[in-house]
Amino acid sequence: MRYYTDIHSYQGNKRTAVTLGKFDSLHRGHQKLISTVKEAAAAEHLESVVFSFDMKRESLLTNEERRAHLTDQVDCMIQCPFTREIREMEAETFIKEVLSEQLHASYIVVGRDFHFGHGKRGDVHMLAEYAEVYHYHLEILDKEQYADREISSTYVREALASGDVSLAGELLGYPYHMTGIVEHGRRLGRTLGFPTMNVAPAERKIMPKFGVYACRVQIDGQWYCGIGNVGIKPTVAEEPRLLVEVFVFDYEGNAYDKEITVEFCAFERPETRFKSVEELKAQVDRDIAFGRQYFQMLKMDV
Ligand SMILES: Cc1cc2nc3c(=O)[nH]c(=O)nc-3n(C[C@H](O)[C@H](O)[C@H](O)COP(=O)(O)O)c2cc1C
Ligand SMILES: Nc1ncnc2c1ncn2[C@@H]1O[C@H](COP(=O)(O)OP(=O)(O)OP(=O)(O)O)[C@@H](O)[C@H]1O
Repeated sequence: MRYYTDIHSYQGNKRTAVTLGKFDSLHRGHQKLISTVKEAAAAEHLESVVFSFDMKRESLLTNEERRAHLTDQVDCMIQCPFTREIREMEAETFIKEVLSEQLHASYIVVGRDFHFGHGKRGDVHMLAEYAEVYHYHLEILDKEQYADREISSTYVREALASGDVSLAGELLGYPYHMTGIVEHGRRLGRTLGFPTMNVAPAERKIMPKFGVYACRVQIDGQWYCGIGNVGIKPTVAEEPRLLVEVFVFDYEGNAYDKEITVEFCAFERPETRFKSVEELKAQVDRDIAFGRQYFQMLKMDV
């Protein structure tokens, strides 16, 4: 996949099938758009392109994660910073200069509510109006729904904010996850009987509500089950710092400085400030039992 972080550096003379939007989460609705682009590109010998607006704010996928998700799926991805130039560009100019002249779009796929251009004046009606002028086919897709509500990145954010990682996974079509390097902690967990892998989320990566989750963890390409805490560990922390801490079941190796991925599978309870470390330890023992039982129920290795 060719990858650009700016529309001006895009290079390509082939005609393209393009889908556009923020694509913050690559949820099931986004995946439908991307499949449609891929099918059109294959059928009409076009280059498949995902054009995403990089809003430079807290997000569900980091730019690296979004790129990794799409790398084997489309020919080209543009993560276009939502600069003043883009924000203030008239919608008609965007169609002419970006979609037609730059991208050579001959197949455009968007959701029914897609808006673009200065003041969000551009919409599917405007795109349809210019289809003949600029020689492209416009495909407008209905919004994928879940539980009588349209799937959106906003819906996923709300699910995560309430700790409902199971719902987030249903909306996304994949488990919500984070990746980071295992840091050296104070090794208190080890003395309490539950050594943990401590990982700081990437800057601006949205975390689920502070609490305890059954997790799957990928280390050196291998998947393990575990139980993890998202939060600031108020019982023991000297200064609050957001971390994901996972006790990985049946892992014997040394994971310090390794990059691991943590998938959030099920919420157990909110993070709590305990009166003593003994109370914390007793609760973590129950958390571990919850985690093991959860994965046993799913007949996954624990
Ligand atoms: C399953 C699990 C649940 C946890 N729950 C809490 C919690 O509710 N409150 C809290 O302050 N810390 C919680 N922690 C974090 C522990 O306080 C922390 O892992 C332990 O003190 C070790 O810290 P260290 O890695 O800095 O040595 C939890 C950790 C795990 C693995
Ligand atoms: N549920 C859906 N089904 C089909 N297409 C969708 C769905 N949600 C969004 N789209 C389309 O995907 C493209 C990218 O959407 P975008 O990421 O900008 O919005 P969103 O997912 O609704 O997120 P947010 O809640 O942040 O607005 C747009 O063309 C949009 O219309």
